[in-house]
Amino acid sequence: AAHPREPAPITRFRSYLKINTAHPNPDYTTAVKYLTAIASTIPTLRIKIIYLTTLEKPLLLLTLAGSDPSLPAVLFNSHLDSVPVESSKWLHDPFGAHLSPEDGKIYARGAQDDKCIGMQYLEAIKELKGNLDFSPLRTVHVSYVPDEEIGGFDGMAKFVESEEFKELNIGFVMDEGQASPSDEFRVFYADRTPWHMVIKANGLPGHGSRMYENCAMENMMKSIEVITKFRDSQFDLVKAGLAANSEVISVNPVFLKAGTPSPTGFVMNMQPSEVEAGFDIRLPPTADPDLLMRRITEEWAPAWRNMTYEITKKGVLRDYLGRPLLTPTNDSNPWWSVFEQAIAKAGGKLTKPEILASTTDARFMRQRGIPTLGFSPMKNTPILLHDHNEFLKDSVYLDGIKVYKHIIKSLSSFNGTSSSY
Ligand code: MET
Ligand SMILES: [Zn+2]
Ligand SMILES: [Zn+2]
Repeated sequence: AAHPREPAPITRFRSYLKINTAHPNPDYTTAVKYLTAIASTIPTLRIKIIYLTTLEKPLLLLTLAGSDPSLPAVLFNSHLDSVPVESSKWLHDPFGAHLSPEDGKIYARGAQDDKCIGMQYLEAIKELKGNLDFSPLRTVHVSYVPDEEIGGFDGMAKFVESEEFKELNIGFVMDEGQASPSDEFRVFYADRTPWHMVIKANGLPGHGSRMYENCAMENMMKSIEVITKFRDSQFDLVKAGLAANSEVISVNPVFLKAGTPSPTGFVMNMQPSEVEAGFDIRLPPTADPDLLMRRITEEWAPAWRNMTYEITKKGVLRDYLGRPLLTPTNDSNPWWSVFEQAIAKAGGKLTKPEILASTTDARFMRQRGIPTLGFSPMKNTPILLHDHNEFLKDSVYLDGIKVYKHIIKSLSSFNGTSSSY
């Protein structure tokens, strides 16, 4: 049961966190039901559930109509799903939303990524409608989308292609950002683009005692050496302070697969004829994709070394006009100034706008030329997305609601022109 003095927004946040929407079996239905129940307590808020694929993957769209529907609308987006957990490595049940009484930390998968913002949008609108009889000039939409963590293909990617989305006439989007360990908020104007690369080495099988050329492991080890050298070259730029983490190409091994299993582990005296390795690659918006492809075909997985590769490109680098996927954070983008001023009004400070090291659904909006900022109001908070013991402090969460009240008010009452950037 809730502590008698636990603020209602904290109880509601914890309830949302207790709904297990982690892959591979996210319970979207319960999450959408829960959000809908809260939304239905807010006067005039329209509720729509959109099925882009199956009934198991709903998208929830909440709408607060503006007084001038001819003006482009503002969209606040978050995703319903989370990445999986290794429960045994957590201090508390990742779906228990444990609230630590001594420091106010709420432990849960999704506490930072990104159920916090989803509920904060809703709480901010609830408070604006409740106390101030708020009526925005521009229409405000809030979306809760499925499948962000697995690429967004049955989620935001489909949504932005739909007639429904086009009819919303979205002029500006706020999506998730990342926690800030300092006392200043972080804001993101671009994401990196993910490529999933699996390389495969083939070679001659043989007795575990033999030394011979062209075994699969040897071919793979050579590739790993070359890839490691490239990885070091990028990492060195970061270590030397010449580039941020998110400004270089990262290539990190995520799985290795080889060998013949036996009841006690692996057969030890056989050299395998096939080896596979998977890599998470992230390209900043300025990267040259052709150059990287050349590296892969000529050095990382060359056919002459009996290597093959498969690359799944989970995003593009250019928008529909051929521009890099960046949202300007200067006077050329009037939404930027409105956002900046809203943060100042909320008493907050911003660090220099950054590229996000990871990837969000924002790329699908930027691809369509819609200016989109990544922002999650979590300052003085360690970055714990996808990590064990993900938590958010109750005080930080509540402060974030206040910040969004300013942002929603400012953006929805912006009466300037915003046709393009
Ligand atoms: C593969 S699409 C992005 C999924 C997730 N948000 C990530 O950055 O890893
Ligand atoms: Zn994530
Ligand atoms: Zn996320």
